[in-house]
Amino acid sequence: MGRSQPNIIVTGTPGVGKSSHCELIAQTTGLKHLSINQVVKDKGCYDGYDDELKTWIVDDDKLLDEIEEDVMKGGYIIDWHVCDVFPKSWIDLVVVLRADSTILYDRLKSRNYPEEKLQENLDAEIMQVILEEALESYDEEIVVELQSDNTEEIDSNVERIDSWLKQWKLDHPDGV
Ligand SMILES: Nc1ncnc2c1ncn2[C@@H]1O[C@H](COP(=O)(O)OP(=O)(O)OP(=O)(O)O)[C@@H](O)[C@H]1O
Repeated sequence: MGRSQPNIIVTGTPGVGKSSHCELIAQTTGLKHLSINQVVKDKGCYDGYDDELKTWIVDDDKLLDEIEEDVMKGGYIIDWHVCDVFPKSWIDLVVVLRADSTILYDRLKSRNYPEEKLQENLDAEIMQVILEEALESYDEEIVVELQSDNTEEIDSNVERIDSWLKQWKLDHPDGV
């Protein structure tokens, strides 16, 4: 079965603004926001809970089984801090959001993250772990790095993604 609409991953370190972007992208484009954290919780796609890091230990196979039928139809914005588990054939664009480390620190601090988790996430952002994962997992041409330090950047990023989507539709009148 082909897709008449593309699938987009919006990824990045926790707190970079994935949900904020996805909500606005969904409103602007009509694509559907798929919050993977929500799916994991609602459908029980986990092996347990890491008490120290206060996070679910996700069962990737179960997660992929759960979303495959929908995502294969196209038109999804996949919102998750992990990007390297989705098959290449599902994905048309990977947006890696980035944030300045002092700004990210303040965002995570205001969420009352435990110090260890906060530091781990800040290190990951500084070391651009998720960008590297995206570049290792998908063709370089479909990976886009966008800055998310302020609300003006959210607006311009969403505009850019909307333009990309319009072009994708022109380039693929019969889908993929
Ligand atoms: N570009 C931005 N400008 C201003 N505030 C932002 C921006 N991006 C995120 N924020 C704020 O930072 C907080 C975290 O944003 P958001 O929940 O969208 O991040 P996230 O990447 O989805 O996080 P998580 O991976 O933990 O779900 C929110 O309070 C949001 O309003």
